[in-house]
Amino acid sequence: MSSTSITTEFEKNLEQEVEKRCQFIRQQVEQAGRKGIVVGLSGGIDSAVTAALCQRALGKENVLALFIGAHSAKEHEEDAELIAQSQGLRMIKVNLDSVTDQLVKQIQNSMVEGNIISEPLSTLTIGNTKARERMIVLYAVANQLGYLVAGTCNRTEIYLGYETKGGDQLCDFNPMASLVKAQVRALAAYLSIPEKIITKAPSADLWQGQTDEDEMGFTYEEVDRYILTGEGTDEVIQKIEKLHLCSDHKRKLPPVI
Ligand SMILES: Nc1ncnc2c1ncn2[C@@H]1O[C@H](COP(=O)(O)OP(=O)(O)OC[C@H]2O[C@@H]([n+]3cccc(C(=O)O)c3)[C@H](O)[C@@H]2O)[C@@H](O)[C@H]1O
Ligand SMILES: Nc1ncnc2c1ncn2[C@@H]1O[C@H](COP(=O)(O)OP(=O)(O)OP(=O)(O)O)[C@@H](O)[C@H]1O
Ligand SMILES: [Mg+2]
Repeated sequence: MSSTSITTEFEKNLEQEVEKRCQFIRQQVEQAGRKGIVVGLSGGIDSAVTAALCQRALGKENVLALFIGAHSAKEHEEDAELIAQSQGLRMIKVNLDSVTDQLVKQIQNSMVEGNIISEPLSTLTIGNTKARERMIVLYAVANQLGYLVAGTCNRTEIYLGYETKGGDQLCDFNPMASLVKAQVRALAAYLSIPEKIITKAPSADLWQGQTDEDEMGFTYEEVDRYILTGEGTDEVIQKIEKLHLCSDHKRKLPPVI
């Protein structure tokens, strides 16, 4: 079964799928008594679709997109600009290059001086720290403007726990959580997201050259098919279920006593 065929039914109802999500977004903002929405725009497809839905739901004057660079590739910044332009969205840029360097240095030095570690912080630790820095920026802007923070994680990422806890995972509402990646792609085309963004390799951009599929060890097509139909090779299913099990804590509130 191809990824096209697993989204055939979904693709018949794109207008309703968009309308349902726009209603949900309006309801969330109204119920919270907030004035608008901030969304982190990375130059990737998930945030592009999220921003496009928010714009349709509330109007462009009530949505603010932020490109938050933390040693990010210029290509992603240009793609975020392209998306903002194509959707008529306001976008500001926040550069965290030096903040990231400083933060990583302080954490690392304190841990080394305290004899807790002797090696530098890992690429993964630094990458997750960048994702959590972005969360701080989005919430600061939402605080200041009386807005909500839109979540962009899709169903595939949530199933795998492929998100940073307290980073891109943290949001006030999420209009993407029931969509697997192939469905996000279908919605993107319907919402006039530029083709370049739809066909771009998904990347968390937490370190240079990172792509989701390389890191996960299987393709989005494979994991989407497994989530929607239960089908897949034993090897792929094992890998997916391992990630799902290990990330159980990300889909729950923290245990308390
Ligand atoms: N069993 C458990 N019960 C409760 N808490 C548990 C736990 N195991 C770990 N933890 C906690 O969770 C932490 C690990 O979680 P976390 O900090 O998220 O880190 P982790 O899951 O190790 O890494 C995040 C993964 O998501 C990917 N990612 C991140 C951001 C964006 C995107 C993207 O697609 O754009 C992808 C990233 O490339 C990486 O593979 C641990 O340090 C610990 O504090
Ligand atoms: N440079 C950035 N500026 C603003 N927000 C960012 C940036 N990088 C990541 N984010 C936020 O983190 C989220 C998680 O990234 P993720 O890579 O899963 O989504 P994406 O980039 O929108 O799509 P794709 O998965 O196709 O790369 C993004 O959707 C976005 O909201
Ligand atoms: Mg990305």
